[in-house]
Amino acid sequence: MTQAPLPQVGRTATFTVRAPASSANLGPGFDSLGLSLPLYTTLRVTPQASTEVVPLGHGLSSTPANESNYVYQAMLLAARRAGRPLPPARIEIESEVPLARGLGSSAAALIAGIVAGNELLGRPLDHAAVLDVAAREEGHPDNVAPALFGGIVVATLDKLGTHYVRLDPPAHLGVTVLVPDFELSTSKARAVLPREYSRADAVHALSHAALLAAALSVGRLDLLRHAMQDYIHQVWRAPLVPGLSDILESAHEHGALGAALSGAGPTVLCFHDTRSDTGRLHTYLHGVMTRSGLTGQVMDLPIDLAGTVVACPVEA
Ligand SMILES: Nc1ncnc2c1ncn2[C@@H]1O[C@H](COP(=O)(O)OP(=O)(O)O)[C@@H](O)[C@H]1O
Ligand SMILES: N[C@@H](CCOP(=O)(O)O)C(=O)O
Repeated sequence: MTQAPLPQVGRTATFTVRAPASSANLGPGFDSLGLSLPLYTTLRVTPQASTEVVPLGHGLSSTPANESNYVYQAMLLAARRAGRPLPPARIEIESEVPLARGLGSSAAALIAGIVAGNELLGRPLDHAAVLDVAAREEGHPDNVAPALFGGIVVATLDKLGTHYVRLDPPAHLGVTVLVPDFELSTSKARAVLPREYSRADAVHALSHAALLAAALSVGRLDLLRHAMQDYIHQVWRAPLVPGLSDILESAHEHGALGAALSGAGPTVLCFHDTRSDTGRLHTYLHGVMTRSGLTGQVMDLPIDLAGTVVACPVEA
């Protein structure tokens, strides 16, 4: 995370907060592994005498232009953790992150809001506290941690707090996402999961998540396909995401290093080697969409390294 220098008593002039999208789980790392992607939610915050919440652009037309907005509620969380009232401000919100697609739009809004609230208050919360407030609110740290720190993050949340390790992505690791044109709320996609798992499923999940984290940390791209196997969530969510089973089974035959449902879906993530052409993978993913009766976008993206960035526009 990058922060512009702070005046002594919080911010009195306009500042911006930019938080990235994220892809959580990466297969078996359910609720614990995620990476940051360069699509951004940006807040422009101007301290003034009263509060105004202004969502901008078509993508946010369904979000409220008042204090019930999730971004403003996130700002209040920072104030509550700091034990201080939130100073009033005009908050303009823009987002490139499509809502309810499994790309962490809610995590980007949450992190951006908490960081903006913290700035208005004079930064009483350190990075660990910002992460902890966000992880507790979201209920899992796998989107909010990469949204805050960038890169690839392995994180845990329990009653002792939120703990994490941030990894720089291995060389030559690129991401291709298939983003369908339909929404799937995270709460709906969590509701289909079983409450209990067998010991065999637990051992499968923890061994593959551990292998995946180790492979990502030492750059063993050859292990990704095997390590990304998962029976904790994808199999249950597959009926909600047409084409997912096909991609999990066959994407490696079309140039993917591994594939997973992105977060709770419906976006699907494939890893690719940035030294190879992804044309074959794109053709395959478009074919899956056509066969599944879907429309959507296929995009190659690098992994975002910066995480959340606070800046002061020159004119401020
Ligand atoms: N920039 C934003 N401003 C306000 N609310 C937002 C914003 N981004 C996301 N949200 C809220 O989060 C919801 C989507 O969250 P969720 O179902 O968890 O999906 P996602 O996978 O995109 O995080 C939206 O319907 C909206 O209520
Ligand atoms: N681990 C969570 C991740 C949800 O991510 P989102 O981007 O869909 O909000 C889950 O799988 O439910």
